[in-house]
Amino acid sequence: MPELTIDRVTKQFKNKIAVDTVSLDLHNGVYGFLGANGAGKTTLLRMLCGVLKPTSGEIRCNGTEIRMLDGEYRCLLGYLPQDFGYYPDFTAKRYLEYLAACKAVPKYLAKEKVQEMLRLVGLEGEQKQKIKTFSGGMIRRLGIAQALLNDPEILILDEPTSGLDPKERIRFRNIISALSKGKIVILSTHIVSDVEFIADQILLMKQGCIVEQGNSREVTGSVRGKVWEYLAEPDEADRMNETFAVSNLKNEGDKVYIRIVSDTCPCEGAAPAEPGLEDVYLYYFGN
Ligand SMILES: Nc1ncnc2c1ncn2[C@@H]1O[C@H](COP(=O)(O)OP(=O)(O)OP(=O)(O)O)[C@@H](O)[C@H]1O
Repeated sequence: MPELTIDRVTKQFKNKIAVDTVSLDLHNGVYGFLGANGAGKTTLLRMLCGVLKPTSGEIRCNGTEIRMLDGEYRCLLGYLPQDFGYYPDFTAKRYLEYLAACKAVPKYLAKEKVQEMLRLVGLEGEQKQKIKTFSGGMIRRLGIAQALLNDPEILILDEPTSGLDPKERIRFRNIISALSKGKIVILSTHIVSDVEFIADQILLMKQGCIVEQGNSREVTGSVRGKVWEYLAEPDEADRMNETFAVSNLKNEGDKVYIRIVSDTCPCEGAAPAEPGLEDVYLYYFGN
């Protein structure tokens, strides 16, 4: 079972610090990096894959720096980048067989492995279709299949659900849950529900730093006492919406139910509410 250590890793592009002194130990399980655009998630994931070199700090796999392990580390790794390359005129089957050869999957295993992956991501029936006829969701599933061809023990998925509809998103979550046993799965997203149900550890990333981490309950607990509910008059609700971070607003009869994330009680009559991960997101990334 691999162990990944991120040891005070920083990445600087000219005068922009994209990842700022991040340290983490990753074992077996699903790690969900949640953050707004530009938080540094992709940069960190690219360093974990070894395609980008840290400006300072080290990433180690079982105690050895990943650059020293080189090919040995790549054999452990499956990677789905944000935009993965494919040949639109290939069929799904041919594309996966081609990639299996690129990843040096032994020939006698490759055909069977490709069929196993097609089954896993629910594309068995479409394997003879050209990829250019696929929907966005089917293409993302094909991307997951290619990342898994070499039985990776470390699976890195960069925004794997971008562009998926809710049904495809649920399907994706189920695939990840099914295959996560005995692996380190690292995924990045800015969609709360992607990590809420499947990540064992949620890591909130902001301006290159991990600002909060823990399981869903622990991360949600970090904003306990900072979420408020209030039934407001419509014009009062408009004013509050401009002043506070509002995570929900809905009409209830002639009043407006308003849910606010704030360090202090926003107004007389507001009652503390049980926080959810959406509230956490708004608390850290609302601005
Ligand atoms: N090659 C690069 N050269 C210069 N700046 C870069 C480069 N790559 C990333 N950055 C900057 O580093 C910061 C972090 O970017 P990164 O793509 O890692 O964030 P992200 O959290 O993955 O966001 P997104 O969800 O939009 O991909 C951003 O400000 C980005 O503009």
